[in-house]
Amino acid sequence: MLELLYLKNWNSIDGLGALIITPTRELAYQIYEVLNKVGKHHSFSAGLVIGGKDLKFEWKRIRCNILICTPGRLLQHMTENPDFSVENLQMLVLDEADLCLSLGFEDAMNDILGELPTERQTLLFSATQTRNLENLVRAGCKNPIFCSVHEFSKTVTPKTLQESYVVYSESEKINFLFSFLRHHKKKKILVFVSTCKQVKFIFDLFTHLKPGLTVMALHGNMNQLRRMAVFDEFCNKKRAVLFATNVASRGLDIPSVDWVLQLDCPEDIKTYIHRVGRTARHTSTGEALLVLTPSQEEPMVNTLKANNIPIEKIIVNARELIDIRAAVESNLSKFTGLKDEAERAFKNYIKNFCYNFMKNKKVFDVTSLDLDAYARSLGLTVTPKYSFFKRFLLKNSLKMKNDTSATDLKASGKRIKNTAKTSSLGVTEDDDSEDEFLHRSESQPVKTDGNPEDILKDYSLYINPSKEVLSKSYIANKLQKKNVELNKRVVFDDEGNLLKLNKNEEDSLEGIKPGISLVERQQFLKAQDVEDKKQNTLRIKEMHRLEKEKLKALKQKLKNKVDDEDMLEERDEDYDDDDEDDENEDSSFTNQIINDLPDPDKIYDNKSGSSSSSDSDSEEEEEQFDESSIELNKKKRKDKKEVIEEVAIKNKNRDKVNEGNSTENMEKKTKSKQNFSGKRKAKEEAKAAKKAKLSAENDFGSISCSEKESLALYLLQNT
Ligand SMILES: Nc1ncnc2c1ncn2[C@@H]1O[C@H](COP(=O)(O)OP(=O)(O)OP(=O)(O)O)[C@@H](O)[C@H]1O
Repeated sequence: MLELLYLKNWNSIDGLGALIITPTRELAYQIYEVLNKVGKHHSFSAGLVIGGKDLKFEWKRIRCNILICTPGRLLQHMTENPDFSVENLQMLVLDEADLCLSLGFEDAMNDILGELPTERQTLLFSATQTRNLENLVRAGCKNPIFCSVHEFSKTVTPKTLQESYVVYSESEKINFLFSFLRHHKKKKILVFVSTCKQVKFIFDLFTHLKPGLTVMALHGNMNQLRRMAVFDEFCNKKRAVLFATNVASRGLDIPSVDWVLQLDCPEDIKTYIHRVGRTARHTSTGEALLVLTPSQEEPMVNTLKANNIPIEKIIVNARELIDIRAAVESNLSKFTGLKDEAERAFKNYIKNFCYNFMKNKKVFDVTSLDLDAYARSLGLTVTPKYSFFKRFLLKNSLKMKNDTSATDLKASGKRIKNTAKTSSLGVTEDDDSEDEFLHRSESQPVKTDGNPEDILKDYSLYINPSKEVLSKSYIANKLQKKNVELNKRVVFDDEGNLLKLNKNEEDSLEGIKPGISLVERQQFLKAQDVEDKKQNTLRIKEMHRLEKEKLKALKQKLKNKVDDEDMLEERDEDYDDDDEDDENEDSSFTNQIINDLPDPDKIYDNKSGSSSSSDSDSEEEEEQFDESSIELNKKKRKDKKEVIEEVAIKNKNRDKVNEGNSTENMEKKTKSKQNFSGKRKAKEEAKAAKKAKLSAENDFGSISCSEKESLALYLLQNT
């Protein structure tokens, strides 16, 4: 391209001479960067026009000799920018041409190609370029020449690339990914998944789980500046993992990628070739690992082999697999938003699976999906409701296998057990940890780098093939057998190199006793048991003592009340005697009134109509004399005294008024004296009946009230 323009003496006045179109922004950006390096001694101007950048900024600067762009943004300038002209175009370059001319870009590319001058040179580049005539005609090729660097090679992919695959169900993939990263901490790894949402979720999750190397993400929904920054950062990293969608699968030239891991099966062979092409570039070596589900294994491997792609099954040491489901669940509950991301990742994976099913029903067998198990593996305790999937099944008259999950798990469990016994194929690496993960068949001591709590936590993540519940003592025993050195702090730098602790940091760990002693722990628990029993005995004794004291106090209280009652009875009698003594005094009128008062008991009896029963049972009920009857008696006496006092005051006043009527008073006195004996008798009888009745009726609180009422009525009538 540079040569062509140079030979034609192209300069700034000639305008746009060459147009390079790429399907992704990253690729356009990379080409622009390379062009700046390669063409730095030329005077041609070059421009980069990609989506996600400032349109107005591009508007003014689009008048250049070489333009690198993505289809969408180029079409936007073609239609909106009057300054943009393609009249003099000499060369059109379509990088990843098969993709540019595919369905996804069909409309935009048709419009662009329709605007370009027909007299031009057209170059189409792709690792998977077909000789599809229709596409070549669309691109404006006349008498096309096909050039291929691998035309005579036996395999489609580079010889320096080692390709292998593993088989895991959807629900086991996340465990496998984490385990893989933990065993390849010193490598540069590119992980491909199907959708942006999956990239986002796995990136956020693994940022919390910390697999031991720098975690990065690249997908189409990211801000463009961030996309470029991530791409640059990953290019410059020696050890890191980049989770990406197919946006990073084509054309990108990332230096020294060690592994390309395809966590989700690619939709077609083309995608597979482009993805694995990110490693083993030019003369360097690289490895590619494909994760297939049990239902995908046979059809996908057959297809790959039919397309001259040499791929072998790799066997993973089951003992080295880490079960992170508990950790994923806890992170989902801890971090808000992560659960939503998991749900979105789940839905998008299913949707994408269905989409791929339409293209390749054998590899993407929708009925083999175990949605529940997959949801659990993403940390979702409840499988998200997804009406799209139901509709899809209905529309395609498909039925899910009911027992897929159980059979899958059993099958994978068996596979893990079997594979652990047999030796593995494949990867030859200097890294011990990788060998253990992919090759190891003998048990090795577990390497740890944290405190005992973390180690226990970490160890609990390991898959227990028998699916038994791991007790703490079981784990402790295991750790002891494996000679794990506890409480030894190990620190690594960003590159994974071991750092030496300074003295202060080492001192901070001095007080901690290393190791787990089960004997000591048992002794401690026994001592705790004895102490607990002692405490319990003391507690029961104290409880009994308090109960006794309470009972005693209650009895004493009852006794005191009975005594008080006796005293009051005596006082009543004294009071009556006093009445007798006062006969000679002026208060005789008071006594007369009292004696003339209606008997409240009679009134009460009349009202209640229960006198007969109370009389008959009086003796028995007297024995059951209780607190409430004492209280009632007290109240009654108090009321009576108050009334008497009132009456006495009134009488005194009346006496003063009636001083002159002394004769009449004297007569009354005499009369009262005569009646006294008889009345007293009657009074005593009434008192006894009243007492019996009160005892019998101690449940009724209306006695004193009725008594009061009658007394008050009487007083009102007499005053
Ligand atoms: N002749 C060469 N001498 C040295 N290095 C080269 C040469 N040709 C290519 N390379 C290097 O090989 C790598 C791959 O080159 P390039 O990106 O052009 O391949 P590609 O076929 O376009 O790849 P893709 O199919 O991914 O787009 C680059 O890092 C490039 O620098």
